[in-house]
Amino acid sequence: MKHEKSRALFARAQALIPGGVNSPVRAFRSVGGEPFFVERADGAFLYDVDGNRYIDYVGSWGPMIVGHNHPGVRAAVAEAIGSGLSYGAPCPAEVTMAETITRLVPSCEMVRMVNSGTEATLSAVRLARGATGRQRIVKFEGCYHGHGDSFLVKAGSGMLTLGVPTSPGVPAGLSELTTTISYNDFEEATALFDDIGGEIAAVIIEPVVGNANCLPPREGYLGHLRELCTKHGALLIFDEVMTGFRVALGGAQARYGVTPDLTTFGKIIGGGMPVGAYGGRRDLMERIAPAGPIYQAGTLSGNPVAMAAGLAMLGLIQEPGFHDRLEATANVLCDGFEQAAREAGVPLTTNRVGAMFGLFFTDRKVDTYAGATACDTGAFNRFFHAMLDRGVFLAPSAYEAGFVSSAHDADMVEATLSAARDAFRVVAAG
Ligand SMILES: Cc1ncc(COP(=O)(O)O)c(C=O)c1O
Ligand SMILES: NCC(=O)CCC(=O)O
Repeated sequence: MKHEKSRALFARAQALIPGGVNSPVRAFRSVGGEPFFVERADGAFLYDVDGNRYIDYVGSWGPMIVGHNHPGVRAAVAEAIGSGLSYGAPCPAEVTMAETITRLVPSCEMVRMVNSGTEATLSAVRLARGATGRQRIVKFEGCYHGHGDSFLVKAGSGMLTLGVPTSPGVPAGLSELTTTISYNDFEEATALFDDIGGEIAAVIIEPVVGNANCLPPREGYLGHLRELCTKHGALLIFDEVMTGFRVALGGAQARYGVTPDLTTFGKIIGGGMPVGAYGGRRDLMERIAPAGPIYQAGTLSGNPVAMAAGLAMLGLIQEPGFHDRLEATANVLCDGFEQAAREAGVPLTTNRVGAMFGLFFTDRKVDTYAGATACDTGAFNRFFHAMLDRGVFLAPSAYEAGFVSSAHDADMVEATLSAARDAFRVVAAG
């Protein structure tokens, strides 16, 4: 593979953009090497500026659940841009979007559109604080909820990758209001609530953690948090930026049958355009301005082009059997990874939840942050590069979930596994 053009672009980028990237996880810092620059994307493939093609399991970090450049989404965007790009006044597609989200996720009785997952989570927490009159929030070690100040405490994703789980620049007075506990630990949650339950405005959780690899909830864990929150008057916020519309049409709350008070969504509902949303109980959402006093706003929120893209995508994923097919793809892929690793003598276990998956270089089952961070990241990094060299793009960090889309067909999965058989031998060779 040639990489000259990407290298030249990265050199130019590094001179002017911090780290050469507009979001840290793109920089390959933890796996080493340099990122490729994308010229175009189509279906399950990314094509870089040097003419290399990659089967893509990042999917723009989530939104590309129907594959890149889907003709249905593209047509909706093309039609929308013919009518202008932004109005600063309400448009019909915003209403259709609200109707669609509230129908697919019934716990969201009302919804507000924003422009990113970060905006969604920080707005939801402001609402929780405003509604409860309490200040403390509880999050889980290794969960990432965007880069709002309150969340940059023992966070996952790029924070975990770069080994800076708590960011400088967050006022101590604010980070002290964020309490972090261990995901999937029933007793720790109970003990915390017994101790300070009356101070807690909200518990925010990735119901399936996707920012510390891929960690499914233990049986009954989300229900346990639901009970604790209800008992102590705290709100339960599911951050479904990653799991929403992915682990089931109705998200993790549908898959696990647990109803949060508020839910945050992100990129996936924009079909690739910058979008987020938060929604929940009507009595809570009616406290948001201008219906109520808690302020939250956005010049570009409900953007007509983004709404068109998102509605087209949400239409496609409602096809009967859509999520079952994705889950089947993820299963074939992960079974294949495990078998290829076994044949090469490399310890590997996988987690899959619907269209999300995680690879763990260990022979133990992993469903905790401690378990995820105890895996062999050196082995992952070698595997990542061996796969990239063979035209397969996995997230460039051992701590990010992978995604399959409806564009990943059986041939692409087999091509991926063929690459993996070689790549595990590279890992085994050390
Ligand atoms: C679970 C979760 N919440 C929030 C975010 C933040 O979203 P954004 O990057 O769109 O701000 C992300 C990922 O980025 C995420 O994975
Ligand atoms: N799992 C991490 C993300 O989805 C975030 C992507 C980014 O920050 O660029």
